[in-house]
Amino acid sequence: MSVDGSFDRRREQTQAITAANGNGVLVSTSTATAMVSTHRLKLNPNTEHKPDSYEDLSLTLKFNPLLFSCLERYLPPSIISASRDSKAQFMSDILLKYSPEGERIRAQRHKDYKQKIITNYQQRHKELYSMHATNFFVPSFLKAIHENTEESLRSIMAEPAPGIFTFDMLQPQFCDMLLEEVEHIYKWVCDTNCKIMRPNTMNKFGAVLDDFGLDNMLDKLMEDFIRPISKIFFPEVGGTTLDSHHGFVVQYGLDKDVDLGFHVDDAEVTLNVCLGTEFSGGELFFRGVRCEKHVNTETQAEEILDYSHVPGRAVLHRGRHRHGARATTNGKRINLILWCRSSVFRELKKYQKDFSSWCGECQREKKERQQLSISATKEELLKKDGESAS
Ligand SMILES: O=C(O)CCC(=O)C(=O)O
Ligand SMILES: [Fe+2]
Repeated sequence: MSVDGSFDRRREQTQAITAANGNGVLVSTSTATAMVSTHRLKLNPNTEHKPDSYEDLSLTLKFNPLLFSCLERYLPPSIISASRDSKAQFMSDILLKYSPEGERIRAQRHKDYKQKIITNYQQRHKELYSMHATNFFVPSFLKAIHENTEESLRSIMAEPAPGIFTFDMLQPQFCDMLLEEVEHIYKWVCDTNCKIMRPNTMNKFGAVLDDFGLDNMLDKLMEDFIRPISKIFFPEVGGTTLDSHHGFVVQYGLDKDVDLGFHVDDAEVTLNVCLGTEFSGGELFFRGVRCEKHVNTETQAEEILDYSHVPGRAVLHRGRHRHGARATTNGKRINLILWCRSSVFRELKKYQKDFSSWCGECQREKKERQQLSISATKEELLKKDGESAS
């Protein structure tokens, strides 16, 4: 654990998280969503701009043509003077994002996209596509999962900072096989000129494994392995009820993404396992767990952790644990990431305001309130004592 708490560094990272929120990484689980979330209207209209009419497109547009003419004045400068078709496309993407119909269309598009891949992509290692626990995981991990007690799980884990667990998980042969499969995916993408959806808006490289047919295996990984652990270590963020996932690989190197900005994941619990290969740098840095309201608050010294990846070794943390990855300065680093989600937790969260069971800042505020209340009570008692003595 490195304690490097300079205020400037903390502030720099706090600013970075604002940017990450701004570009939609918190909610981007597919490039379809991510692409739309980068489309922005301007806050103030350009009143001098004369909008086009879209009436003649009423049969092809999915929304009222008048809406397009009204929205035009809010288009960013780079789009406002583009062709009418480009403007219509840009505005349709934004409108679709906010309509139930848009949600349905996006889901259908994603289904078609995935179907196209599944039909055409030839798997390299078929054995990866269903769960073969004894071939995938190291014996110590299997034993602890099998025993399924806090004691057995703790015996294979390190907790270098509260709420960050690391443990040996994947067999080297499994890592190699998955790395080869990923290479095979990239080659296929390149050979077929297929435009693939990236895992989220923060990555220019990387691939969504679910889209390539690994979703069933990764679902099993979540249900039979990550959920039992999360049930014990993260019950307050829905660890017991994890019911969906987003599984992908991220790839870093000098000719790839180099680092990853400060962010929180769109997940209740995140599994991050290094697959290889050889690299220097690429440390994960953690800066405390925060709810939405407190995501940009200052880091406390005890929340600072830098972690160096080791192939085969997993890091498990709450999705709301603020983190990022430092530059990979040499070689190539590929990690398997599983964002695990709980729909029950997300539904319940809508009705809550106090997240002191997991948010570091809610906890701090609560303690402060309790201390104030204790001091006030003490003062009151002293006053009463004084009054009765006189
Ligand atoms: O590069 C890493 O190890 C971190 C990746 C990560 O945080 C993410 O993809 O959400
Ligand atoms: Fe992350």
